[in-house]
Amino acid sequence: MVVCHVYKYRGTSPVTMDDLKVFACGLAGVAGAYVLVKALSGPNLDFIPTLGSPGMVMSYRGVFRYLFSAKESVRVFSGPRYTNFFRFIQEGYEKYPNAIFKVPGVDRWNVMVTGRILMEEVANAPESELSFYQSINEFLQTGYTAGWRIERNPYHAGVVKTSMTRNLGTLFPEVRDEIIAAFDEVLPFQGKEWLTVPAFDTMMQIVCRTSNRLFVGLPLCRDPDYTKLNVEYAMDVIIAGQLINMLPAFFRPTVAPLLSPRKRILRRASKHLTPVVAERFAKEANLGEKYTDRPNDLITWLMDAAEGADRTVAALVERVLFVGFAAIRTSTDTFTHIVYDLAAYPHHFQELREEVQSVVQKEGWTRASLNRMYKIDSFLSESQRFHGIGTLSLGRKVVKPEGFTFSNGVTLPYGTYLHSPMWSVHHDAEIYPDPDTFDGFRFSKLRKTEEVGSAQYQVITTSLDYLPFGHGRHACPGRFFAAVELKAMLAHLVVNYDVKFVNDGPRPANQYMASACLPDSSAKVMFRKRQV
Ligand code: HEM
Repeated sequence: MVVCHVYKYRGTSPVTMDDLKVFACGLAGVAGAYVLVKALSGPNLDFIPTLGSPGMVMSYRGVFRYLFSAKESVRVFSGPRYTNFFRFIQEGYEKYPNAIFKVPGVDRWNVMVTGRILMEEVANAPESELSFYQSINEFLQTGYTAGWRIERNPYHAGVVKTSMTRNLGTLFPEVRDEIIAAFDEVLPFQGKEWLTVPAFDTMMQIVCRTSNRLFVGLPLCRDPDYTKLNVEYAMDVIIAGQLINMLPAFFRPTVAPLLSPRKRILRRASKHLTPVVAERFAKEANLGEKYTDRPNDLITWLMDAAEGADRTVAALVERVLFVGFAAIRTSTDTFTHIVYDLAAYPHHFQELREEVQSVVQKEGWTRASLNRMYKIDSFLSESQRFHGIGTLSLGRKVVKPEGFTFSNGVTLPYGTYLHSPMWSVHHDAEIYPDPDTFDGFRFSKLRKTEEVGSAQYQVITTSLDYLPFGHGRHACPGRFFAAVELKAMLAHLVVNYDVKFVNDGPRPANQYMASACLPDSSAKVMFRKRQV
């Protein structure tokens, strides 16, 4: 028998593999029992058709199979249909059009709402009936992981939607300047050689710097430690949120702060941000009306909107970081997908280049000229349709005490978590002909005329058929900035570089984790200066 080099806590006898097995079984039993109790204490959803296995416990067996076979099934090449979770959702979408069905999650049911009528009702429901915030705050455990002030008052969403969007035209030269500087720095070419770089890390640098140019300005947006912590923060919040969610509610106040990255990240971020924010408060106090040269960036916009306890140096540091959380990882994943798509479908290159060159020749690099780049816009839309960075959209929790009743008469009880199956909508042949073919110009072809251009098919226009940014009351307020940033980066890339996979290999497989669809973060791509 194998004897481990570990000793039982009382002293003499070594711990054997059998002991460890017993311990592991005990731990698994406790965890299983907890998950089961949690699931059974949720709302009664027996009346909703189930995909997966029929009964709750059987369904959980399905979930465990999904988890344990994760290695083979989570990394797939040709779409999420091959993982159990996605297979259930896709089967449900085909079997229950314009209806409601459920699939098992790890510790609760995921209710799926399909069809335009019911989805519209979700998108437009008031926060007091279907809550976006309770759904997202429970998923992220925002209070513990990012701060209670953020959970209590998400005023930053309004700031992003109004002040940031209003300033995109004025600040475009800065965005463009940062894109050029970041590309030049992360792709240091010598001659005409191909340069091999890790795709995700490289795109992350570019996105992080460009976003932060607008959020905190120069020189902080270029600080390697600050950009690194922005990215780590996003991942840490998501992981800690999941761990905290697994704790029984009564344990959370004591254990959650130990799992949360909040204090650690704030300490690190404060070194960079506190002096910047504090200086602005000091100038405001000293100069009053005469403080006219305030920087035009996120910090200032937040200072203008914040009130009471939200208007302190510490509160603003926390808030700036949280906006970065919403912005940077989402845009990095999206841009990495785009780069993979450019390399995987290189026949788009020539037309994209011609479009950018022709528009820039006439109008230069401005926000308005970006709006004239229909093919660039379309390529971004198609990449988000084809992969997206998630497979579900419109996440909500029923918070109306008597439940939420749909127009088809179905009432979802208080406490139900629901979504719409975005991947299935985006791959529905009745909505998108030939949906499993990547056509980078799918959306530009749909825009009616070159002169007028239908707003309906622009990447920023959300609809029940196009959900990467959600839809309705809580549609992403940062999508206007994200579109400007991503389109400007894509346009810069196509006119200045060639890109391909190492050894001309295939597009690296996406990584499907729960409902996320992540681009492979370890793959490498090759760039070279465009050969004219
Ligand atoms: C490609 C990049 C992005 C994607 C795919 C994305 C996606 C989303 C989605 C799906 C939602 C939820 C919508 C719903 O459920 O109806 C959302 C919300 C949000 N996003 Fe984005 N987002 C992106 C970039 C950004 C950026 C750059 C910012 C900030 C500058 C931002 C700030 C926010 C905020 C603050 C919310 C919460 C909205 C609310 O409180 O009502 N996002 N985003």
